[in-house]
Amino acid sequence: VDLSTSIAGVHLPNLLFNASGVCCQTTDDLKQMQDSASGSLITKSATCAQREGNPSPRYVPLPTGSINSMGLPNEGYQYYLDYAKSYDYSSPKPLFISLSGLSLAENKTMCEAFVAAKLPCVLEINFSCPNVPGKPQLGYDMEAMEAALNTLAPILRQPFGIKLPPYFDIAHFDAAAAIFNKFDDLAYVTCINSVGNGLAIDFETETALIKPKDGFGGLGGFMVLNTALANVNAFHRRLPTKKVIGVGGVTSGKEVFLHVLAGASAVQIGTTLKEEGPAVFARILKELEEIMEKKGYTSLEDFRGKVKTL
Ligand SMILES: C=Cc1c(C(=O)O)[nH]c(=O)[nH]c1=O
Repeated sequence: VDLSTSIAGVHLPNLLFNASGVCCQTTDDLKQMQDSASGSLITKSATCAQREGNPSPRYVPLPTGSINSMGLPNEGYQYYLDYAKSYDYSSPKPLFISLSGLSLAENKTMCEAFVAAKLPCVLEINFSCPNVPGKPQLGYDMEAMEAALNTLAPILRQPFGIKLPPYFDIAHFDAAAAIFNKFDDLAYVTCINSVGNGLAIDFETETALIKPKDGFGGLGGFMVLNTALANVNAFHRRLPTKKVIGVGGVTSGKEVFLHVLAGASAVQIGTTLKEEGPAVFARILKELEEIMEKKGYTSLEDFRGKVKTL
């Protein structure tokens, strides 16, 4: 079976890679991704300056997923620019770079620096970090999101992507898609980032599980699968000239299959990668192949976006 795919002008030998934030902050993390069976890799969202992030505990696995309030810890964008400059682009795995400036000015600075370097990596702007105290998510402010795209698209002038928060209202899918369809270079959207500001509480100690923000943090893992599938399918239906990367709730080949059925061109793994390690890619690729063989599919195109309705 053929599990390859293409997005933003790059070819992925298979559709799986890491969710930004997991196994991708340092060059050691990224080497693990390079050595894994993934089809690609994306870096931890970068800010202009290096950041320690929030106090720990700031990530906790839960029975049905995870909660995190990392607070955008990263090595600063020059670190990832250096990595992108030294990346071996003859590798079968294309490189994606995630940028999450704390302001439009920061995103502008980082985009200008990457564009000036003229590298074949794909740039993705994160509009959806839920864990920086005092910073609302750009993805929930339609005017600010359009203004950001009006500033950044003319700088990028190459296929790029954006990382979106989950939306929960059809009117928001409609409004967001209307904005995205104005930008031809916006090649794809990645849905979803964590479900913002959940609260995990320990029953015995009656205490929040993570330290930052009174225990409020982004939810991920199996519990967000159905919200992720809805966002993938909503934007697949509304963005006919763009692609969707699906992320959220993948624990096995079955959820990857569902993401592709919903319309995903590639699928990322976050919580399950964090808990299982990079061996997860080989396991899940094998599970997906078995599912496709059982169902009689030989390529992702055979079923991408073909979820039926009643
Ligand atoms: C970039 C910051 C993010 C973070 C974080 O660093 O806290 N956690 C998420 O679940 N999603 C993000 O986008």
